[in-house]
Amino acid sequence: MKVDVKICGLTRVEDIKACDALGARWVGLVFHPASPRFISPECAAALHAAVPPPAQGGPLRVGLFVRPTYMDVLTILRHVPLDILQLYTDENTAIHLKNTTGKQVWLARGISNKEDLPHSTAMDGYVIEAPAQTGDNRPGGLGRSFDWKLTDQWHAPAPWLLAGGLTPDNVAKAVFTSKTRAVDVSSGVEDSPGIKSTAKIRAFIKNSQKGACATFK
Ligand SMILES: O=C(O)c1ccccc1N[C@@H]1O[C@H](COP(=O)(O)O)[C@@H](O)[C@H]1O
Repeated sequence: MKVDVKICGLTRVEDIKACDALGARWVGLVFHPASPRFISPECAAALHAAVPPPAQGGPLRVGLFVRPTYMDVLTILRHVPLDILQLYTDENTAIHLKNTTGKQVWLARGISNKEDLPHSTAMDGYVIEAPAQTGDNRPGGLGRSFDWKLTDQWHAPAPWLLAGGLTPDNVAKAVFTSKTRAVDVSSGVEDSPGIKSTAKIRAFIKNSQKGACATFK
C-alpha cells in the first residue's frame, strides 16, 4: 500500500519537474497573494507546461485559493486547466464553485478536536490540517502540525490528505499515527519560502512510503 504525495507551493520550473520525476501525485499552485508562494497566472501556465499532463502520467494540478470569488477562480482557469481546486472557504461557497467550474473541489479544514472532522459531504476531498491562529496572515503553509491521533479512527466521507508541519523527518510517524493515505507538504521541503529542495522532496516521498509500509501491511 502506497501513500500519495502532494507537493504544494511550487514557484519554479525546476521544482515542478523534480516533483514529476520523483512521483508526486499532485502539485500545488498557490493563488493567495499573502503567501510567499503566490504565483501569477502566467507563472502558473509556465509551470503547467513544464511537465506532462495527467493523461500522460504527469501530476494532477491543484490550485489553492483562499476565500475566492468565482471570477478569481475563472481568471486562473483561463490560463491553467487545473484539475482540482483546494479551497479555504465555507462549504456552501465550495459547492457553488464546484458546480460552476465543473472542477473537483477539496475543502481545507483546520482541526482542533475530533468533532471538527466531517462525516458527510458534497466535497471531492479534504485537506486536514492545523487550525488558523489569531495573527496568522494566511490559513496554511505555516509549518504547523496538529495531533495526528485525531484522525486514526475517523471514517472519512471522502478521500483526504494530512497536511501541516510535515517534514522528511516526521512524515513516516505522521502516516503511522494518523492512518492517512495521502500527505501534503509545502514548507517542510523548502530551503526558503517558495524555494523547494529536490533532496528534501526525495526524502519526503521516500519516508512517506516507509510510513505506508509500517502502517498498511
Ligand atoms: O503554502 C502556502 O503559503 C499557503 C497559503 C495559504 C493557504 C495554504 C497554504 N499552504 C497549504 O498549507 C498546508 C500546510 O503547509 P505546510 O506544509 O505546513 O507548509 C498545505 O496544504 C499547503 O498546501
